[in-house]
Amino acid sequence: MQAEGTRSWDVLCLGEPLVEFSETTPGHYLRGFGGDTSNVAIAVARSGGKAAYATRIGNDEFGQMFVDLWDREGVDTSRVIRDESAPTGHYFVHQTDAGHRFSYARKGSAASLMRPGDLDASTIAQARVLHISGITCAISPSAAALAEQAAGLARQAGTRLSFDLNYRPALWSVDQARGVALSMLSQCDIALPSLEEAEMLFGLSDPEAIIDRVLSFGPQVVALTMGARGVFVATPQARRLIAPMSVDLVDASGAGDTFDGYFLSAMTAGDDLVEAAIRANAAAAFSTTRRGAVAGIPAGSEVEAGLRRA
Ligand SMILES: Nc1ncnc2c1ncn2[C@@H]1O[C@H](COP(=O)(O)OP(=O)(O)OP(=O)(O)O)[C@@H](O)[C@H]1O
Ligand SMILES: O=C(O)C(=O)C[C@H](O)[C@H](O)CO
Repeated sequence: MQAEGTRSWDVLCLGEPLVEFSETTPGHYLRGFGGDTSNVAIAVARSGGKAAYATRIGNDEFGQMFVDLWDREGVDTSRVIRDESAPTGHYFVHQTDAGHRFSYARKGSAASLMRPGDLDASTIAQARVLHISGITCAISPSAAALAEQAAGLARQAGTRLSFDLNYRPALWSVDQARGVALSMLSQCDIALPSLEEAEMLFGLSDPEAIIDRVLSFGPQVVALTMGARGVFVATPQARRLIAPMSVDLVDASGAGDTFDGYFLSAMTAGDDLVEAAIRANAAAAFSTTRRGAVAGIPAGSEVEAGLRRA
């Protein structure tokens, strides 16, 4: 097993990056970047941690934009495969009275061609944490098989597995998602469910009861994100509700990813659970004050300044 001190990255994320077109005024879109696991990698890097990303992207302009973005952000791209046979995906995001809504153009994307073997044991052993989402598993059977293989390799390598379901109804049914979620919850060390997803999976709405249920699958750390109600963090020994920061909401897309990235980064830096959650809760709140998944992710210095003011 790789010694902790010799691991190259704090967090290795696996999934699909998507170019984002966010509607500003009717018919006008701002180009940005999204893709939940890529957002997490960028949040780790902005918070001061070492991040790497694993995916397939097309040999196209959108793929190149991502490589340039990750390079600018300091995210290691040595595990990004350029795939000649398919394009990089994109999506449109519209703000509605019920929150943000995604329309995807990702079917047959390069990332959906990810398959077992794309990540080997020695790559996974270089990371302290491997972060996978339900979206990684939903985009294709071969990507789901890779995620399952990577989770097994992480266990062997002593790399902690982090899982956020990020349920997206456009990608799969609740029953399909439940099967993957329950399997990943029983393998992961850090579970990052949202209140809405936990209600959908378990039919529970009381945060304490949800925490009990999620812990029963075996993770050592649970962070239940609750949108404008803040976050509930727990281990088998302790639990704490972190109140939300008060912010002027513009666009909540990517708030959960910002939380995940800041939380994982702080945990791997040795912060205790509550410190990590307070910092991540603040970062996620600040991310909602700007439009765009990646554009909203605050810099570490902004989070520190905000926490000092609070
Ligand atoms: N309106 C808000 N005010 C303050 N903090 C917020 C608000 N919305 C979100 N947050 C912060 O962001 C975190 C994540 O939000 P949420 O629970 O909506 O995540 P999510 O559903 O996983 O999001 P997504 O998958 O869309 O990125 C919350 O736990 C909280 O810390
Ligand atoms: O929904 C997806 O598949 C995305 O990854 C797009 C967004 O960036 C993501 O949902 C924000 O969490």
